[in-house]
Amino acid sequence: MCLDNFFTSTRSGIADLMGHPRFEFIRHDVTEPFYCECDMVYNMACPASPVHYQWNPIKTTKVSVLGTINMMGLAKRVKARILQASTSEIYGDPEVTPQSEEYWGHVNTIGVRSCYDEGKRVAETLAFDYLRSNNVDIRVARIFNTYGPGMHPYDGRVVSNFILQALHGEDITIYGDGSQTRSFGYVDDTVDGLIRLMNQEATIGPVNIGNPNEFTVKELAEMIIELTGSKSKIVFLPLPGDDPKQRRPNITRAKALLEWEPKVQLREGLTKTIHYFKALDLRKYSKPTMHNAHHNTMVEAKVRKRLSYALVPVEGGMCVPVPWERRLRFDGTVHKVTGMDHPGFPITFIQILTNRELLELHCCIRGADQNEQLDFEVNMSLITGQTIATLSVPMTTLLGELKQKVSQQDGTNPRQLQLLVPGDFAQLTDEQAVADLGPLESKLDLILVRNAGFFKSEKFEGVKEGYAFKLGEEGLGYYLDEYQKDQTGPPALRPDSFPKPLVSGLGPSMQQLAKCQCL
Ligand SMILES: O=c1ccn([C@@H]2O[C@H](COP(=O)(O)OP(=O)(O)O[C@H]3OC[C@@H](O)[C@H](O)[C@H]3O)[C@@H](O)[C@H]2O)c(=O)[nH]1
Repeated sequence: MCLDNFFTSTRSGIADLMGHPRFEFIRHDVTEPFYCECDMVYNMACPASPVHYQWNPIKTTKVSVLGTINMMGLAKRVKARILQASTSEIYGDPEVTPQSEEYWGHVNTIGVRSCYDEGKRVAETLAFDYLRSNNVDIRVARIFNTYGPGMHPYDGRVVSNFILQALHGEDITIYGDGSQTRSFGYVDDTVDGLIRLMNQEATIGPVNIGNPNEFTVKELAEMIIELTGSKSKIVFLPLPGDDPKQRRPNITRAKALLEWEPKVQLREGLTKTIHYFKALDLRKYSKPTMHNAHHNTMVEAKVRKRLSYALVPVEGGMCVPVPWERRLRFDGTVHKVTGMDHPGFPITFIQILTNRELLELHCCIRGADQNEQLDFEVNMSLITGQTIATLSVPMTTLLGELKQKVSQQDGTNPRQLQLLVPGDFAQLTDEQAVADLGPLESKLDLILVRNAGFFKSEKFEGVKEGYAFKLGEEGLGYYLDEYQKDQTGPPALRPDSFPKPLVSGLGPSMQQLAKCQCL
């Protein structure tokens, strides 16, 4: 019997088991109680990738605390043996290496990773208290970084990130200088270790399940580039908050008591994983979260500002910010733009109906609660038909500027500030725009910004909605058509999967949009 709420997984992960007569799937969230008859429980529930577990940190803690209570309660009622999946993260940013089970760890209780680290520590505590108080037959495994076929392509952890980046020729994003270490365990070895722990009487744990061969993140990146034959280059981004500097398991206990040690070393495991990712149809997957969790630190907020995005001019007189590598996708005609606000909740939806497909920009504005100096960020999900691509588009300076202006003018709550007043961006000087766009792509972006209301064209290339072909101040080309500005096009559609807005109609009018240079 398999329970999952599919928060970070997909049905395809269990597709091959679905028809099996002894396999049963139940969609369930472990934070709710569950009743069934069973002999053994593997409680593996919890998002494990930092970007996923930091997405909704309170829920993450609930999964480890309430989920473990519910599963321990189940094991207690039916007298089942229960294996609790713990993690190397309970050692925090360890001061000793390798980490043996006797080490109590070095964990920040109030950091961005604490929801996972502390949640899993409490889960261990609960397991041992259920043993002491109710004689529940527990096993506790501390799993170190696991990877391998079956991973979600948008898992967000380092192995899948690097492999996908390498396969697509994108920059390999190393956080920090890449000198931090991890010890990567191949999925088959991890599963074997867990099953052995469950099916033996010598120890209840905790037992480290991991591969003691330690690699720096930079070494990992280089190995993946080599194995994929990729031309990707490595870029360095700042380290997310509380990122452990070293991690390596001491597996003496597992060797002695479970007769277990990993068989698949990194090179072999990566080769199999690359093969798996190559064969995957990425169109069937979307990001479970926006992967913006790493922005939670001030350092991170400043870093992301430097990520490149393109302001892609779309017909209708405006630009849509899209990540650099996706800039060619958005060349449709914009018929209608609506913005919607959730009062008291810093989320805004901007909906753009194009002549090709619906693009929905799901903008999440994160402000600084305690420190107003922290910049704002905008994260966007673009939904195009079935495909959901999630983007993280930092527009910190633009929004910072805007925030200042608006609060000076009418004292509006800066949290409500978003792309609804795009006209203000036009007031930025070119230099400011360039400063915000980063050094590399700035030239082209600047051209895009400048050209938002005009497309140079030597000859008439057909009717372009919203534009008139003429000789004007900028030369021959397509200029914004003053007479077509009021056309709003067909009503925007809203996918059912999106939360319903509480208030609508806050979006910019076509007149406003026509004036603006970028969204
Ligand atoms: O794109 C990336 C992603 C990650 N990294 C770095 O690579 C290292 C590993 O990061 P991951 O996100 O894969 O995972 P972490 O080791 O931080 O956390 C993991 O630890 C063990 C498990 O229990 C969990 O799966 C998870 O919390 C970190 O130093 C991280 O900063 C990059 O350099 N680039």
